[in-house]
This record gives sequence, structure tokens and C-alpha cells, in this order.
Amino acid sequence: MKHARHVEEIERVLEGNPTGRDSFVSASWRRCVELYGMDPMRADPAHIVTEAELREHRKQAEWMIAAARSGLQSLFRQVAGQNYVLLLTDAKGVCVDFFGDDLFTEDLRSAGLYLGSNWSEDLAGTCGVGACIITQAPVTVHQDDHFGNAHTALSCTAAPIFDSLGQLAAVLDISLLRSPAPKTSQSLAMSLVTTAARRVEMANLMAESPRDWVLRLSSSPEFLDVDPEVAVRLDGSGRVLGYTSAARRLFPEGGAILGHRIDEVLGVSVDDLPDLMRDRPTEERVIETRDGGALFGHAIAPKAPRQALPRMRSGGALAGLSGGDPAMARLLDQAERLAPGTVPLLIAGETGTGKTRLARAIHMTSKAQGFLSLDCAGLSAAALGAACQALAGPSTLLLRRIEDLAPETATALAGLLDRQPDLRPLSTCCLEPARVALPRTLFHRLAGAVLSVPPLRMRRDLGWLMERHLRRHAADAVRLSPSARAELMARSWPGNIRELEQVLDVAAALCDGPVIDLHDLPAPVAPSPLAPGPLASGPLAPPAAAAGESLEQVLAACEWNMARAARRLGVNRSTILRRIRAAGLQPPG
Ligand SMILES: Nc1ncnc2c1ncn2[C@@H]1O[C@H](COP(=O)(O)OP(=O)(O)OP(=O)(O)O)[C@@H](O)[C@H]1O
Repeated sequence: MKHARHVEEIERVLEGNPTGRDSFVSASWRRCVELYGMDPMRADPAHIVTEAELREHRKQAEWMIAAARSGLQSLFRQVAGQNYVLLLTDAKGVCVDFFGDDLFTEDLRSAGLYLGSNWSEDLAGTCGVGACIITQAPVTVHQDDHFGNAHTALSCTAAPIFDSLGQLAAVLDISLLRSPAPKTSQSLAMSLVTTAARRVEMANLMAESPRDWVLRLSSSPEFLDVDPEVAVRLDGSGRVLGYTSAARRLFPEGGAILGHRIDEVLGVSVDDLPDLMRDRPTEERVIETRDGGALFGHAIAPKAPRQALPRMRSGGALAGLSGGDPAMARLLDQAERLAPGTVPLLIAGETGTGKTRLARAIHMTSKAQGFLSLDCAGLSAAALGAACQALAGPSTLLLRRIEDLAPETATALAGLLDRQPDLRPLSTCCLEPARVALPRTLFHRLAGAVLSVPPLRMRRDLGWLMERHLRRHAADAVRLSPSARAELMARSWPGNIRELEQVLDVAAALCDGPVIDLHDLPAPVAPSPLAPGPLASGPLAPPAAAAGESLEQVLAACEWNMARAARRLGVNRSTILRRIRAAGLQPPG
């Protein structure tokens, strides 16, 4: 009787008469008859794939099963004892993971609620998983919403799980063998399954993103850090590399999300992310949305990549100069091999990169006993000769800033090196070696090999350098807050390690407690582009500075990005906003 009424209702739907069913159910019934040629009277057994096929489906979905497992376990614990069964299917509808009560194994198996069952709509008819795959949205297919007679006792609530590129990856289904008649009895199941699917997407995105910024968002400050609603993975320029499906609501409907900059849809850019880290007060982490609303943000900074590095053959002075930066590791390996010989070395690099420190470490690793360090600026031929007379036996002569050597001192130096063959010159320069204006005869007496020290902005061990400096130089175990650390990691450091040390020393002196916070950091200071000296030209020069530019020019150069403009002018964001208002400036277009 019940079956006959079900078949009649299907017929009415096929004739185009509404029967009060959800529209996705009616649409699915029509497909079952018109597209798949199914008969609702037939009670076809569940479709179970072969063991070999199941192995293949599980292999394909391995990463999703791993990401979903703990979410499924905790969901199953929540519904334990209420006869629910949980299925995780792949995007084709094949059940690849399963949680059910062992007491009902046989019942569940015969109802198709088991590993390997295929719940795609074209095989199983209207069902939770199948409808979820077609609509790509959470659905409840309750009792006689099901098309086939075999399933009309079941109630299935299913939610889609998307991968971080927005593709359907899996379906999470929670089903009951027997349920109360009203469909609304499944509202709790719907809420549980959508929450679990969101958490699986979140776990998957986080696992994929150790090298990128992740911005997590929530409409409630209380849940921001523990159970956010949305997450996006961003590259260094703020472009979206991945997202959880709830992020779609931030972007224009139907438009692409991947590759778009986050500041197109939210009042936040990649430069603001340090301000949104967990150590900042939640109520300050407010972000404006496109529609004038607000969300709370939690930014998670990228972790430094791990790389296989050349191994230093010995420890000592050289090994202590790097915390795992690959370019430094290669440089130190070369330095270690060259140190014991007598080849003169020219050490090139921007100011403050550690050329002098490297030269001293090379000397300490060499066989030379005597050591003399001279600044070339203002060095006379007479002073050079007098200083070197004091050296006896194999000695290192460190000539700092060789580009500043006066021509007559250069001539005297060439003669001196000929007369004192035990002297091994180590020279430093802030210019590209090819731009150093020295007589050719002297150049080749100084530059037997060139060692190039990388600028700090190119080094990957910046975090290590910061921590080591604080450990060694700051009192009372001072440490950086995560946002202060992220802010320093994002700076360009034109003054290199020297500038870094000074910033940390100032911050350590200014901070009140044991933690250096964002507001304790001195703003970056850059020399005027007009400042004299080798830095203003030459390929080793750091990026140009902002000195002398008007607020409007700086804003234009920073594409009206407040955080970047603030950093460039050495003030905070609120100062920039205040100045913009005071000057009546408006962003273009
Ligand atoms: N590898 C390093 N680890 C830690 N600190 C370093 C390292 N290299 C340099 N420093 C520190 O950075 C500061 C600048 O280093 P150094 O004087 O060697 O730079 P430089 O390149 O010779 O600078 P300049 O060319 O301006 O004379 C010093 O205080 C030094 O102790």
C-alpha cells in the first residue's frame, strides 16, 4: 500500500505536478526514470564494488580518508548509541570509510551502508550521497524521498567535502536505518554533518599549507581560534592558492577564486597578516567584508622550508654563521675548503651581511697566526706599511671595504704583498667585484677567489638569526610575539644583519615584559636614495627608500595598501589613516 502510494507520487511528479517534496528530490526522481530507466517497484540490492575496485577507490581517496578520520571518529562518538552510521564516500559515491555499530553489521550491510557500497545516483537512485554529488550541497534524503523501494526506510543526510582547489573530493553521510517520520527530525544530523565536513576541509587545507600564509575567518570572535568557519591559503602577494568551500561566499558568485587577491574581497592585504596573528587581541582582528559586514581573522604564518644542506666537514667558527640557509651553507662549505690554503679571498656582499665576520672565521680556520684588520677608507701607504711590519710568519691581512682604497695605497699594497709572501689578504667589498676600481695587478693579488655573502632578505634562516641574537644579547630570556616575529620576517632589511641586530636591541630595550610585541619594534629606517656612497648605485644596492616622498606619492607607490605605506613611512596604520583623513585624500577610482 505504502509502496503503491510512493509509485503514484513519482508518477505525479513525472507529469509535472508538485507534491511538496524538496525540488532536488523531484528532479532526482525524474532523472531516475527518464535518464537511468529505473523502476521504483524493483528492490534492487545494494551495489557493492569488488575488493580490487574498493582498494583502488581507497587508494585514490587516501589523503581524504586520512584528513577525515579523526573528524569522523569524533562525530561518531557524538552520535554513538543512537544507531547512526557514518559513511565517507569518494566523489564517485563509493564508500571508502565507514563507522557503524557492530551490533547491526548485517542489517547495515544488507541496506548497503557499508564499505564498498556505491551510492551514485545512477546506480542507487535518489539517495543522500547521490543527491549531494549532483547538487554539491548538503541534503537530507528522508525515507520515501528515496526513489527505490529498497531504501525507503532509510534517512540519509550528506554533506560535500571539497578539496582546497574547489573540486568535490568526498561526501560525508550520516544515515539511520529507522527514523521518526518528520524530516525535520534530521536537522541535528544536518548540523553535525556540515560541521564535520567543514572541519575536514579545514584540516586538509592546513596540512597542505606549511609554506604559505593561511587566513582563517569567523563571524564569532569566541570561535575564531578554535573552530573557524572559513580558511584561505595565500601566497606572498596575497593571492588565493587554496580555500575551504565556505570561502565562496566571500567572492562574487560563480566567479573564479584561485589566483584572486584577498584584498579584492576583504579589507585586508598580505601585509596586514602579522596584525591578525593569534597573539593579537581577537577584538582587534576585525576585517571588513565586501558587503560592508565584518569578520574576525586569524592569520597563520608560513613555516620555514626544510632543505637538505651541504654538511660542514667540521664545526667551529664557520659553522656558527648560518642557521640552515642553503646559500649560506654552500658559501660556508667553499670557505671551509679554501680557508686552510693561501689563496687570497675577496668577500663581496651588501653592507652588514657579515663579510668581516666571515673573514675572521676564515682566519680562525686557517693556519695563519698573525691577524691584522685595516679599514681601507683613508688608509695611507705609510700607515699600511707600518702596520704590516708588525706581522711575522703566516698572517692574515683583512682589508675592509677594498673599494675605498686610495690609488697610491693600492700601488703600495701590491708591492707589500710581493715583499711579504707570508701575508694572505682577505678583502671585503660592498660592490660587485667587477665594479671595484683597482689596478688589475692588485685585483688579481686580492681576488684569487670571490665569496659572495647573500643579503639578509634572501636568507631562509632569518628566524634562527633573530632567536640567536636575542638569546645571546637580550637580558631575561626576551622573546618575540608571533606577530612581531612575522612583521620582522616580512621586512626587506637593507642594512642586513647589522640592522637586524639593532632593531632587536632597540625592541628588547623598549619592551616592558619578556615578550617583544609589534609596538615595541622600531619602524624600518632606510637611507635616502640621495645618500652618498656605493649603496646608491651598484648591483649590491638594497631597494630604494621612501625618504622625501609625500604621503600621496607613498600611497600611490604602495597601491593604497595602508600597511605597506605605514611600513615605508615608519609609522603605524592608524597614523596613516589619520593623515589621509586630515589631507582629504581619496583612493583612486
Ligand atoms: N652569520 C652571522 N651570524 C650572526 N651575526 C652576524 C653574522 N654575520 C654578521 N653578523 C653580525 O652582523 C654585524 C655586521 O657584520 P659585519 O661587520 O661582518 O658586516 P659587513 O658585511 O662586514 O659590513 P660592512 O660591509 O658594512 O662593513 C656584526 O655585528 C656581526 O657580528
